[in-house]
Amino acid sequence: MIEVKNLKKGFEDKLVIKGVDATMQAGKCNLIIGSSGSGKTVFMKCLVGLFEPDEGEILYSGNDLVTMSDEEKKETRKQIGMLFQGSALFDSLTVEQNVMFPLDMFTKDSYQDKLKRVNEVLARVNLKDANKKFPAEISGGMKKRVGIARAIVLNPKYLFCDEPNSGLDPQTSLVIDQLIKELTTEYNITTVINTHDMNSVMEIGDNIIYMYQGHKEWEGNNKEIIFNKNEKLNSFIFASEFLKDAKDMRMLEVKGKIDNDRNMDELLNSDEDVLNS
Ligand SMILES: Nc1ncnc2c1ncn2[C@@H]1O[C@H](COP(=O)(O)OP(=O)(O)OP(=O)(O)O)[C@@H](O)[C@H]1O
Repeated sequence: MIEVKNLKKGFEDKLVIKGVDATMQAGKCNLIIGSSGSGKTVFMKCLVGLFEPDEGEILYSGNDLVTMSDEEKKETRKQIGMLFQGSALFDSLTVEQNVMFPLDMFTKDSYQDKLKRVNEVLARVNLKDANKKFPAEISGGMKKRVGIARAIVLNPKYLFCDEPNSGLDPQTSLVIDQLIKELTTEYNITTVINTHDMNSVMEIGDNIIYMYQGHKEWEGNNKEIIFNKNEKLNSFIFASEFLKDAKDMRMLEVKGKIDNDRNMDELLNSDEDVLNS
């Protein structure tokens, strides 16, 4: 679990994160959403220690990252896995070497032990035959899976994913989302995901934090977001007519109002206030 208390971060005279309180739960996918410039990246960079906050606490299992010693920070960082936007693989290294990299950096294990662990995680992300391939030889979805394998190879307690679906088609995005969700539950990882992908929000959003101009404007899960009454959040997530209709359909479905014999358009356009009845 990561607890964030009154986090503030600014640049020169501009406050970007304006006193955020949030709890990232273990074994859950904690999603950070919000429009461009709302502060998601700065918030995440504070959480992983890439930016030092101006004020506030970031408690990793009760231990404040901001005030801990360099030695404690190093230990905490070892427990953090990162999946970067665009996967960030080393082009000159094979898949196997890319995944082995954190083991080379942080362990003194024998080559055989490291290879065993690499093969375990590659099998876990369904990439059994890709060891000797170079990043240029594999698809975007496979690169993401290599990125995930590398992020979990040290058995992290915390996993940070920056836009894990960027550049992927909707079907591959779904596979990657499900993989992240499964690993999160299986290994009880506190997973924090910065995303613009509404599909991910609905599929894997156990805990969703909506940022608006540096504040936490709303927090809830993927069921609650459908029924939320926050105007700012609704104009953000249901920006298109299509999504608004999809929301109405979903609400009807959840409310058990869908009757196969009734025409959906008729139902949505009728004077009957079905959504609020
Ligand atoms: N290193 C920096 N120096 C100065 N200002 C910065 C720095 N990093 C971010 N900002 C400012 O902080 C604000 C929030 O930026 P941030 O990148 O966190 O937004 P975001 O929500 O992640 O946007 P996007 O969805 O486009 O990635 C922006 O106004 C940005 O210009």
